[in-house]
Amino acid sequence: MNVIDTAISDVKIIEPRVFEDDRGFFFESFNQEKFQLATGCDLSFVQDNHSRSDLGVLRGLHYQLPPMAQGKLVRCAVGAIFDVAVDIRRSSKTFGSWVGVELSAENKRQLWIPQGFAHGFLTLSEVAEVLYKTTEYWNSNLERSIKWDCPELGVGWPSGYDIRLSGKDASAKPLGGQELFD
Ligand SMILES: Cc1cn([C@H]2C[C@H](O)[C@@H](COP(=O)(O)OP(=O)(O)O[C@H]3O[C@H](C)C(=O)[C@H](O)[C@H]3O)O2)c(=O)[nH]c1=O
Repeated sequence: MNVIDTAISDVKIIEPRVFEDDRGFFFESFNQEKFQLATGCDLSFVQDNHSRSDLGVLRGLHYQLPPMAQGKLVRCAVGAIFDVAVDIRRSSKTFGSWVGVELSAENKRQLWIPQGFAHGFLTLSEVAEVLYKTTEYWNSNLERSIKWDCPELGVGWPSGYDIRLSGKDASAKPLGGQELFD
């Protein structure tokens, strides 16, 4: 497993060791001990999510407030996405900063997004299937959204896509005035 730092110190790119042979490939998509050693995070995951999106679908930017804030370990098993993590911890020196990484079935990269971040992704392929583990259960009462193209954040989403949003995401508000993290 290879861990790559990003512009935000707590957000990490993880590259699993892939074993290829004449049958295809094998890799450990998750190993608790290796994850903890690689990230220094002594935590466990309680939920696995799986979503399928068509080209141009953008899901996000979403987060859950404490006490149900979620850390997420994200990967793309079919197609490709541009995966984004936004630091919404007011006390962080990188508050308001974002990281964007292409995750794909091809590169098998994963993105570790700790609690205190908003998460979203843009679907870059005809179809993308995204699998991610969360450190807390879903709680709709504590779920919040930030507008995907919030001018205060200036996320550099790839251009040239016909963006498709859920009603919830289309009506999301910008960062200012939202309940965030201390
Ligand atoms: C998140 C979630 C949703 N649901 C139900 C609620 C809705 O009836 C349906 C679709 O939910 P939603 O439209 O919120 O799904 P996404 O837009 O993919 O939301 C997710 O997308 C971004 C990128 C995230 O990081 C979050 O995990 C999550 O907010 O699944 C559940 O039953 N359990 C869950 O954990």
